[in-house]
Amino acid sequence: MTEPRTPVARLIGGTASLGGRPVLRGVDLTVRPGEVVALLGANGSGKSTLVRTLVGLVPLTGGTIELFGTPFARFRDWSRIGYVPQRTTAAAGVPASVREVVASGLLDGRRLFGPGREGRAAVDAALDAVGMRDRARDGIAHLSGGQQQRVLIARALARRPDLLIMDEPMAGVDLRSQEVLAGTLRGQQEQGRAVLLVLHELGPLEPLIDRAVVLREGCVCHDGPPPRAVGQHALPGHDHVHPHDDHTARHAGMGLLS
Ligand SMILES: Nc1ncnc2c1ncn2[C@@H]1O[C@H](COP(=O)(O)OP(=O)(O)OP(=O)(O)O)[C@@H](O)[C@H]1O
Repeated sequence: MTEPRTPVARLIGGTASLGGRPVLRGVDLTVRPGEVVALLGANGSGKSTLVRTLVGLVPLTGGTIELFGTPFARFRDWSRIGYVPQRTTAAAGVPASVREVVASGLLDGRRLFGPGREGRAAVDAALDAVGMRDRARDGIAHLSGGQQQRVLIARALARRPDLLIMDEPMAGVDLRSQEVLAGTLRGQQEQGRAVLLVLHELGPLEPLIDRAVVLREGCVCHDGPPPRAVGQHALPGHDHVHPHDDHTARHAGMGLLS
């Protein structure tokens, strides 16, 4: 077996609480270079909280995080990570153009790459990747929800992240936006970059997913091949998972199956 490369993100024994209530209860998660990992689980199982701990928005109460092999407290290279939060209507009313929103993804805490040529090229490439170049001058508030989502993905892509984290990017987006998203994942994969995706169901992204981690009540209940949802179990919010048949026997005693 080949020596595994340094993980881009590694959480060991992660615990976190919100409002005094434990939400993550000893979570292990590893994402390696070039991997597309789906984080699945029912509403409230802790998926968003987990990715928010990785980008420093929720503090851990226990456990450790390493990013690109560096302990979280010493990690400074945030330009290597792109984060697309769960969609909100927050973009509405923000008086910024599509181009400005995408360019803000190049802010690294100290300086903006732009308005230099390199920065502009990165913004153009990101807008092309999500099919929004022709809307660059429009106000973000004048876009549909799915289009705003594509702009936020472009914002994260502009920094050419080695790890792209997206929280439910498929929620309420149309077919065209789903295709854009699938193309984004493919592009990241081809460049050997990693993606961590919070999803309710794999849906059309299934062929692109290398591994699925399923949370149940703040604990990992599956980490392996993407589970296959069948029939009514494919309905959003259904928290039963069905590993591929060849893994069924192995996991049958682990409380995975409904
Ligand atoms: N700000 C908060 N204060 C207190 N509790 C919170 C807060 N945010 C989330 N929670 C609780 O933490 C738990 C996990 O929430 P989280 O958003 O991580 O779940 P999720 O798996 O992403 O859910 P969903 O699929 O609905 O987005 C839930 O029980 C939720 O009610």
